[in-house]
Amino acid sequence: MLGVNQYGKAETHLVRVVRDGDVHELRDLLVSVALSGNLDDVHLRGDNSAVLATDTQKNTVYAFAKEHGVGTPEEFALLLARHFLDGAITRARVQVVEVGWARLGDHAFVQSSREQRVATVIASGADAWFVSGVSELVLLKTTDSEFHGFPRDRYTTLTETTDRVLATAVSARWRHDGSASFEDARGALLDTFAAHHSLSLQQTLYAMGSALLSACGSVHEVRLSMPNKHHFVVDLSPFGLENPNEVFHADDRPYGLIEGAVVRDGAPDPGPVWDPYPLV
Ligand SMILES: O=c1[nH]c(=O)c2[nH]c(=O)[nH]c2[nH]1
Repeated sequence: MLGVNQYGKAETHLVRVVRDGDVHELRDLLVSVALSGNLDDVHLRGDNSAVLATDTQKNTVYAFAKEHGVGTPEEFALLLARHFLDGAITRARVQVVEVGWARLGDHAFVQSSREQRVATVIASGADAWFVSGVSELVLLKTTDSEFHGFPRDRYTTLTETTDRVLATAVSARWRHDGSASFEDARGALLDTFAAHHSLSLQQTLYAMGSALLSACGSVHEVRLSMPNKHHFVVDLSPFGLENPNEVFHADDRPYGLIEGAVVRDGAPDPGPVWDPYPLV
């Protein structure tokens, strides 16, 4: 028999320009739609009468950007998700991934960061679930990071350190009731990474997640995925040079991958957000 299924247009790449004379605003979004409901007939009998074509979904994304503007990613996702709830479709999931462009002039921009803002909204009946987050938020600190006290066995070569470079590319997802301030949540992650004296990336992850929950009362849970982007001190002794933590080899792989969730006491069940809600 037919099991769970969903369908929709993924990664519609929408660029919206808002013009105020010569001064323009730019938004750059990838919008992914996933619809589910009573879709047995299309799968089992080839009856398309309940299938809103993914091509129509794409057109709706572009048309809504013109008619309503984009607003916050969460607002745009909710608007679209509610629109797609119709007839056989009982659940609509819309994910918006935004990259930021920094202004170079009145109508010129530079994409200065890989960072993405991510908003996922699921609408079903009158209910809505929100998961907001960031990906590729690249952070580095040049001190205030230690790693020691770990067990040693015959395969251990890592030296203990009380002063190392700590670097990561944060992916974070927090579930909330739709009212959490993105700026407050992101700010809590950044401030804590900068201020926290780290004994491990795991400890820093927990501190960042806890700070986000403290900063945003409506967030029930935050999930973090943080690669440890290793920076190794280069041995310059063959050249008669000392290297007191000044020259590093930044290795891209393999990397430690530190992942975890911080959950508020008494947080409600996550409902359907678990399904589109991977750790990474
Ligand atoms: O913060 C760290 N956590 C680890 O689990 C680990 N493992 C490792 O080799 N280096 C590090 N650093």
